[in-house]
Amino acid sequence: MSDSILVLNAGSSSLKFAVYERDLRPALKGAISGLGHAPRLAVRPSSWSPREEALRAGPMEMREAVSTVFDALAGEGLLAGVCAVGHRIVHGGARHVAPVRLDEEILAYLRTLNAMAPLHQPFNLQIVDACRALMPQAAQIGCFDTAFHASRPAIETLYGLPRALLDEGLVSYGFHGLSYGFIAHVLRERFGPSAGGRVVVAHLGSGSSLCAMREGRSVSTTMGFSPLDGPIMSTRCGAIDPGILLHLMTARGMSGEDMQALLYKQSGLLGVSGLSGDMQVLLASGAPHAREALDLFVLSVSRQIGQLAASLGGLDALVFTAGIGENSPAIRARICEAAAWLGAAMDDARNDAGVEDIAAPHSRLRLLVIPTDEEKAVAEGVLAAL
Ligand SMILES: Nc1ncnc2c1ncn2[C@@H]1O[C@H](COP(=O)(O)OP(=O)(O)O)[C@@H](O)[C@H]1O
Ligand SMILES: CC(=O)OP(=O)(O)O
Ligand SMILES: [Mg+2]
Repeated sequence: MSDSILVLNAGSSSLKFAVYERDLRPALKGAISGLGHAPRLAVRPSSWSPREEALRAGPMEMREAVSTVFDALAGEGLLAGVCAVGHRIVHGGARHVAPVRLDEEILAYLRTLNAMAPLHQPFNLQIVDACRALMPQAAQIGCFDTAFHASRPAIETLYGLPRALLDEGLVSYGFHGLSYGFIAHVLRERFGPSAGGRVVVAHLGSGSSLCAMREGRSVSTTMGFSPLDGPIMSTRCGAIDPGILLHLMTARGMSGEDMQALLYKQSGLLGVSGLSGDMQVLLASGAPHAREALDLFVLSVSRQIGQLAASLGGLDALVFTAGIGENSPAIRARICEAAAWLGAAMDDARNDAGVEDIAAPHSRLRLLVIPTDEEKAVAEGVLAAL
C-alpha cells in the first residue's frame, strides 16, 4: 500500500494507532492499552482476523510501546508506503488551533508546553522525533487536542487571576478536542446542523473530561490550563482546592517535581482506592476504598454535568464516550441516575445491550453512547494540512 496515512495517538494509558488509505478507508487499527500495569496489544486489520495478545505483566514505557507498534506495522508491510504521519498532540498552546506540518520551529514551541501536560506532551513529541528518524520521507502533521475549544466564549477561558497572568496565557485551553470534534461530527450526521442542541459529552477514559456543546461547538469544558482539572481521573486528582497545593509547598516543603508526580500519577482513582487507576480493576474489586473511589468518580462527573448544563442554560442530551463511557454500563447507569434532576431516565436493557440510544421513552434528555475515533479525526486533520 503506498500513499497511506499513519496515525499515532499516545494517551496516558495507551498508544493507539491506525493506517488509512488516502481516501481515509482504514487499513488497520490497533492499540496497546493498559501501559501502566498490564499492556495488551490489539490489532484489527481490515482484511484478516483481529488479534489480541498480552505483552507482559508489568508496566511498559511509551518508548517501548512505540517500537512494538513500529515492529507490528513493519511486519505487515505497512510502514514503507506511509506518506504522512498524523500525530495527536495534546497541547497546541495559544499558537496552534489547526492541524499543522511540524517543523523545527513549531516543535521547539510545542516543547515549551511539556510541563503543562507531562503525561502526554513529551511523549507525543518523542513519537514525532522517532517517526522523523524512521520515515524521513513522510510529512509529520500535528493535530491538537486543544484546538476544538478555541470556539469557546472568552469568558469561559478565564480564571480569577491578575490580568497580567491571564495575558501571559494562564487561561483554560481544554483537551480531548479531537474526540469532541469527532463526536460533534457524528451528532451533525444524526441531528443535522443543530447537532442535538445543548449537549454535554462525557469523555471518560484514563483521562476524563466533559464538554458542553451548542450546535456542535465547544462552549465550556472541564479540563483547563492543563489536563488536571475536572472529575477525578485514573491517576490525576481532578479539581481540588488550590489551598492544598499551598499547604504541600509551605507546610510540607514539597518540590515541584514531587507535586507533579503526586497530582498526575498518584492521585485520582489510584490514590483514593490505593489499589489501581484502572476502572475495570476497581469494578471487579469489592474493597471498601475501591468502592469509595468509584463513588467519588461518579459524584465528580455528576457535579461537572451540572456545571456544564449551567454554562449551556439547560440540557438536551448527554453523550458517553471513551474507554469507560463506551464500555461500562454500570458507570453510565450511575451517572444517569445522578442526572435524573436534569431529566435523564435510562432504559436499563438498552444500556446493557450496547446500543447508541440508551434513553427510556419518557426521558427528557437524549442519552447516547457514541464510540469516539480520535485517529479518524487526526487523519482528517492530516488531509486538511497536506
Ligand atoms: N469494559 C470496560 N468496563 C469498564 N471500564 C473499561 C472497560 N474497558 C475499558 N475500560 C476503562 O477505560 C479506561 C481507558 O480508557 P481509554 O479511553 O482507552 O484511555 P486513554 O485513551 O486515556 O489511554 C481504563 O480505565 C479502562 O479500565
Ligand atoms: C488529555 C488526556 O487526558 O488524554 P487521555 O485521556 O488520552 O490520557
Ligand atoms: Mg485517550
